[in-house]
Amino acid sequence: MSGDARKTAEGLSYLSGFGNEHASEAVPGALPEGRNSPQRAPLGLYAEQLSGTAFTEPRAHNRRSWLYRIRPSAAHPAFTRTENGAIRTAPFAETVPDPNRLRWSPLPEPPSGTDFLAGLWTLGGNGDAAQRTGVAVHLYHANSSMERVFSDADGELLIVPERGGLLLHTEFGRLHVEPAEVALVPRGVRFRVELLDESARGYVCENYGAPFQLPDLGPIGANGLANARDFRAPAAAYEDVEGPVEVVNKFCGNLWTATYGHSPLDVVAWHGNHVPYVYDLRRFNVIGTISYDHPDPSIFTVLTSPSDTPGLAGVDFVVFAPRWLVGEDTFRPPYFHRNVMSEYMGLIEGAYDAKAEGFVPGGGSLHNMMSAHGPDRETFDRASAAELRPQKIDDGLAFMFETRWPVTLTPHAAGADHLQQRYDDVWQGLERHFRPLH
Ligand SMILES: O=C(O)Cc1cc(O)ccc1O
Ligand SMILES: [Fe+2]
Repeated sequence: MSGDARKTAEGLSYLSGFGNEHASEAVPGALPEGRNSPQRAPLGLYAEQLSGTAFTEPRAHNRRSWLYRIRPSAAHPAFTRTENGAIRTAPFAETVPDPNRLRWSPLPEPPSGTDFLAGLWTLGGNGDAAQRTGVAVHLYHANSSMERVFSDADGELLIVPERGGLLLHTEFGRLHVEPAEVALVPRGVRFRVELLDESARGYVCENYGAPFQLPDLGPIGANGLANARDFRAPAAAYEDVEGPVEVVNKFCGNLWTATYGHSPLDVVAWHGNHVPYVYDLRRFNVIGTISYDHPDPSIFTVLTSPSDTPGLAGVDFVVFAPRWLVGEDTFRPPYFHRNVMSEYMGLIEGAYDAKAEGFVPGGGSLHNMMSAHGPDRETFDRASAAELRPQKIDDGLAFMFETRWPVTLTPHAAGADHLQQRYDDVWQGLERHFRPLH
């Protein structure tokens, strides 16, 4: 089964570039030429626009796509409420915001038959989905492919696999994503997740705010960090399936279901810039000091969701990728700090240079607004004494969702058995070394 799926994944083709005005047709002649909405769309298809930003937003931020499909999306029965499972949505008000440093071990094994949607488990978040501000942090652990189709009206989904390959069947075509890659499904785009391995685990940033974009590069220049050409959108591919298909829609925090008489992944051609994509984090062009001091981690930003205040992100997606450390007379791991932003960190593989142990792949930590954190005692002692030769960090891949507002936990995250009880201890025993000169 997984062998067949892997073969399928290999045959995929992609369109490269971030934010491009892409165009793709699975059947020649399916895309109309010279206009979006001809009197009769080619090949008997229905034309439909899907917007990701208001029609009137500045051109540089405007996102929309035109889809040419077998049936219009409007042809569906009424949605009715269904179970939300462990998915929660902002505003998060079920627990009191917690100033403590918190760390979780990986999610426990789910019951067999758990698909990606049933395996989603919300850790917490901020803002308000109905106001289109803030984020939710989710984890997932699944062991079954989705038969149903899902779409999220509340936000875009940045999927960060930690274990197990995924084949995302989307309205725009198919995307293959493996650990060390990330996939983004825009707001409202329907998709289902096929597992390429026995089980799959990872993280999801649900961004209610402005769509993720590449950060400005300022004095870095015209190239660097995540290069636009390394983002890949799917080539058009469609399902021509008549028969009952369950479609689940997340809307203002609740899941709603309807049984369609056909697959809604029936888009034969499309064009536009509101598209799903994948990005390989190993392509990230890491920039850091070549003289002294540890730069702020904003230098590792892959994608940013801007807010209405310049430079203040609703959320940044940041990656700590393999890199050389060469700083002279420098404490090289992350420094001690208290940050106005709130930091959720996860680990995709290996280890992270600020933590000697306890921060493991599939686990995560939350350092909320102004909480004091940084290297654990063992890391501090080691880095303070290390001989400062050029050193390659190539044993891990960590990431951070860094957000402008504190993250409030769901009750199940605050009370989880896999919440580590003695995380504070990693900073115990940091001895006083102060010796006044006289
Ligand atoms: O480990 C962290 O806390 C993330 C982080 C990394 C870094 O290099 C500098 C600041 C920071 O918050
Ligand atoms: Fe931090």
